[in-house]
Amino acid sequence: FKDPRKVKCANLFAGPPTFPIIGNSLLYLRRKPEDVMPLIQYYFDTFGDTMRIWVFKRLVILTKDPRLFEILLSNQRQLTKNNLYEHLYEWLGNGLLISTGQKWFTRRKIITPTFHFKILQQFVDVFNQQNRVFVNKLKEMKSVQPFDIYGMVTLMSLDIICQTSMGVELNAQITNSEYAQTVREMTYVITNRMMQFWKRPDVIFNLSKDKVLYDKYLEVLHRFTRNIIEKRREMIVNEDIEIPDLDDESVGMKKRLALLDVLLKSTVNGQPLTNAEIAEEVDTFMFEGHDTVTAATTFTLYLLSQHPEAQQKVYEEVNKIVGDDLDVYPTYNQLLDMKYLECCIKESLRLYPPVPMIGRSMDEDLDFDGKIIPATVNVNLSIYHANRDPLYFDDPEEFKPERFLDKVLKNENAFVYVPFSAGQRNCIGQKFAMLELKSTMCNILRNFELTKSDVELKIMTQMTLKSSTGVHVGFKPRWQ
Ligand code: HEM
Repeated sequence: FKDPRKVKCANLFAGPPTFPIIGNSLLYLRRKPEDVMPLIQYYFDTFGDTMRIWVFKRLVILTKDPRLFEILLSNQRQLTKNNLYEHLYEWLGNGLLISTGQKWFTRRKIITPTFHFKILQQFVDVFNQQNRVFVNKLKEMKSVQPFDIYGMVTLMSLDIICQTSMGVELNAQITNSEYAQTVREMTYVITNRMMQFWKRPDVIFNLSKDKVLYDKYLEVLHRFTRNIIEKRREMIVNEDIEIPDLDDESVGMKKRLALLDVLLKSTVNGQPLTNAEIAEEVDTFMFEGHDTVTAATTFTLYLLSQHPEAQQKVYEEVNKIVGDDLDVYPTYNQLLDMKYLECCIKESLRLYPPVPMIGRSMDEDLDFDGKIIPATVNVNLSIYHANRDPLYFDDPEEFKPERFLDKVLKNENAFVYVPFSAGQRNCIGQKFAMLELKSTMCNILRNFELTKSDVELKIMTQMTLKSSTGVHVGFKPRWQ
């Protein structure tokens, strides 16, 4: 039975009509993945910016109201993730994305310095190296016909996160990667389980065909990350690699410092991290660090291919900054200077935020506009829908990078635009991601003009934002 207090509180929020016992559990039944975002938009238009949904006796508050984003994301005591993440637990463990309380706090403290700008500066060499492999592959293809770039970009993002954060060269762009393919299949199975409510309880899921696939995928994903850890341990011993301290003057100047090295070296209360603790962070960063960036890269390339004027402006900007010698690659400071490119990436993250929705479980009661959202209730914050609200963005469906040029956003509330979330649980990799995106766009655009495809995007959520039709872009060599 539903908790009577929650029913009383929920009744103050509008929401779709509920059925006895199951509530709104049929919401996504027989919906195609690409129908979900428009459906939620329809509900927001009908029931307001903050509405309620019942899934059996579980109350979910769904919001796109930046005022509620601000209250939740800036509250120091509101750290706990909700059931959106529960089916990721076996895969990613209790790593930084999912953990809460003291454990999260201690880990965040250990990991934060590995994203210091001194260390990011060193990663630019890796971005350039992997971008070069990507560009060379495109050159070898000798085709200007648009194609779905998702697979190729995934391999590049994977090579980059593995080499920078784990200190291991994967060469996935050359040899392909079972891990990349399996991530795609695993996110599909997990998303299906979330949408088909009857598959959510373990007793039912364990009897389904999906469970067989799930176990197979889990084994592949975990084997891959355990191998990476083993490989790095061996490298440290065999190549006599000295892991510098973070406050070592030479870190960033001469020595690279990988996140994995810091995990291998760290102690909590005098004890080193266990293998399982290290593995959950490696699983978390391998996934978060490549899947999100892949989405952002593909959508930005797509948008620039569809908007030749913006593309030309980016091309002129990067050429002015780096010059036209293609053997010369952008430096850290040059990437920081690419302001118009940054606006294009920000606008792409607005229209197609790679993490379209985040969730919290209320750690305590909250009074919002005179309505109580009780403790333990799940709140889902739709970044995707907030980003397309005409109240805060002129022509919200249009690609207009200039809106980020002079902070001309209509509303002063910083929480209207939070593709990397905000507050203490914001994205730890956001500066890394922005730098990687700039490097990739710069290196591709200097070599190729992006050409338009007629295949339209069909947006869907499969953990991160994707297009069910793929993301099609053409690459016309500039030297022909
Ligand atoms: C464009 C690329 C990216 C986007 C849009 C993005 C977005 C986000 C968002 C919205 C969150 C908050 C999730 C939540 O509250 O549940 C988050 C958290 C996180 N991101 Fe990213 N991310 C990106 C790239 C990266 C990269 C490159 C890394 C790693 C190198 C990374 C690692 C993480 C981690 C570990 C967390 C959890 C942080 C914590 O709770 O303390 N992300 N990201």
